[in-house]
Amino acid sequence: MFPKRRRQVDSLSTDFNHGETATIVAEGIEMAFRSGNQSYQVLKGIDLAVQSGDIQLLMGPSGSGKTTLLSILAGLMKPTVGKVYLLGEEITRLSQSKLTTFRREKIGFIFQNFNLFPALTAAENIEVVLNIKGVKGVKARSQAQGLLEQVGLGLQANQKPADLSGGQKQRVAIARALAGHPRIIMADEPTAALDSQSGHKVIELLRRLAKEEGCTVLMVTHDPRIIDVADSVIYLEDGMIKEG
Ligand SMILES: Nc1ncnc2c1ncn2[C@@H]1O[C@H](COP(=O)(O)OP(=O)(O)OP(=O)(O)O)[C@@H](O)[C@H]1O
Repeated sequence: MFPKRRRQVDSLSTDFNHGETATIVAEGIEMAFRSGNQSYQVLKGIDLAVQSGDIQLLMGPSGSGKTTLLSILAGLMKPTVGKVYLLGEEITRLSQSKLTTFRREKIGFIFQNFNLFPALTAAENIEVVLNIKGVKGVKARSQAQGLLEQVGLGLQANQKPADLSGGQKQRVAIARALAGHPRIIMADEPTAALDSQSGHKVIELLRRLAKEEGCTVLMVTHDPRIIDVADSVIYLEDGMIKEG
């Protein structure tokens, strides 16, 4: 069904000095949620590797565990069992504060519902993130403007989210995710709320980021159009990677 190749964890090394350059590696990920005295196993042993500069899709039916897996790979949630390496660092071993710093420096996030601050302009939405990353004042302003130009929104810098279309809002969110040059972009259904034309622009932008900027993009999606630009697709079913 999915013509893309799928790489398995046994074909790589997490050692960045030896050939393979997997940016994201997961080994034996299991996740169980507790409800009262019941335990519900959402992920049942996930191994995967995403190479540097690749666009990797996570697809599968609703409830199959895609968002849970993305959250674990992004270090937003600790797995019950298993290890996650990002850029060679085992993030499942990091303290909360080191993990927060790591995420801030290395990962840009894009969500389905944009998550922009409604009271701030497009440029200010990006400046806030740059400020957190230590870039302030005029420098932050000019970087925010540059990022907006990169996503084709140079003229919308002073507009607030309410004055932007869905596609424009998502491009602001992408510009914000790029603030500080993260090596990894994690996106959860970035085109789900967009019409077909805006969705296309966002997909093209993500493709360009991966291929021209060398970002590694991991994306949960139901959008079949994105398969065309993906390097690899993992299909989850009932908490497991569906085989061939
Ligand atoms: N914090 C949580 N506590 C308890 N159960 C959870 C929690 N988060 C997710 N789940 C359950 O885990 C299962 C997988 O959820 P998840 O959101 O990862 O699936 P998904 O494949 O992303 O689904 P969708 O495509 O609908 O977004 C679901 O049954 C969900 O109810």
